[in-house]
Amino acid sequence: MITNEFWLDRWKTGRIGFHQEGVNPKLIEFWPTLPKGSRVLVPLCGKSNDMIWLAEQGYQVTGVELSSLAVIQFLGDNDLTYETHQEGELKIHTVNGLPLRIVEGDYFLFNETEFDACYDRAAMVAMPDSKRAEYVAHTLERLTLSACLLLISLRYDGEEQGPPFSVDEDSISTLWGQQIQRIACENLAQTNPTYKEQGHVIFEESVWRIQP
Ligand SMILES: C[S@@+](CC[C@H](N)C(=O)[O-])C[C@H]1O[C@@H](n2cnc3c(N)ncnc32)[C@H](O)[C@@H]1O
Repeated sequence: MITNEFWLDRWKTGRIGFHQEGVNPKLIEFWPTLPKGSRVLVPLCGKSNDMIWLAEQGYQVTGVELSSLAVIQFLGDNDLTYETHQEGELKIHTVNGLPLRIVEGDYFLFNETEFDACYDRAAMVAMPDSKRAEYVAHTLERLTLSACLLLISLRYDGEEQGPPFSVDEDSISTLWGQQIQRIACENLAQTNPTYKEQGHVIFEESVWRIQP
């Protein structure tokens, strides 16, 4: 069962293979140009450097992450100073010198709205089947009607031992709505031997976008 304790334990024991050192190349390639100061939501953000890139583009970035360890590592690794205040059950860490906040706590308790855009890498696919629809609905509720979304999803063959979970194309449009479009797709099993060694013929990473 994928519970909050599962994730807290992954961070405690350093099993964070999902973390990438650099900025995700798909983010740089496909992120739409939005007005400076647009509010960008990064759900289940881990300690992703993608948030630094987004903040450096001049967006007001809000990441939401359950694990205090992830938050401390993110702020420490990037040499960031910050101020913290409590809002209900959530801790808000506001970074000095960059338009960036990290909200520490359960995403499902995060109720801010009116975000202009959302970046989802390894967030939807971290959600088990039973929680995925709730995750997407909760995310859509956080966004304005004309918000943009950039989503990186995975679909693979063979036995499912998520996270990450495999999500097929049909359920992506069912969950996110008809506006979502696939803009890129790469079978990592063809380009990266690790996936082949794990027995996959298909390990497809797709980039999806909502851009009203
Ligand atoms: C697969 S990782 C992806 C992290 C990040 N998006 C990245 O690309 O590196 C999923 C993250 O979601 C966090 N998480 C899981 N459930 C959560 C929840 N209910 N609220 C907030 N964060 C959560 C986990 O602690 C973990 O850091």
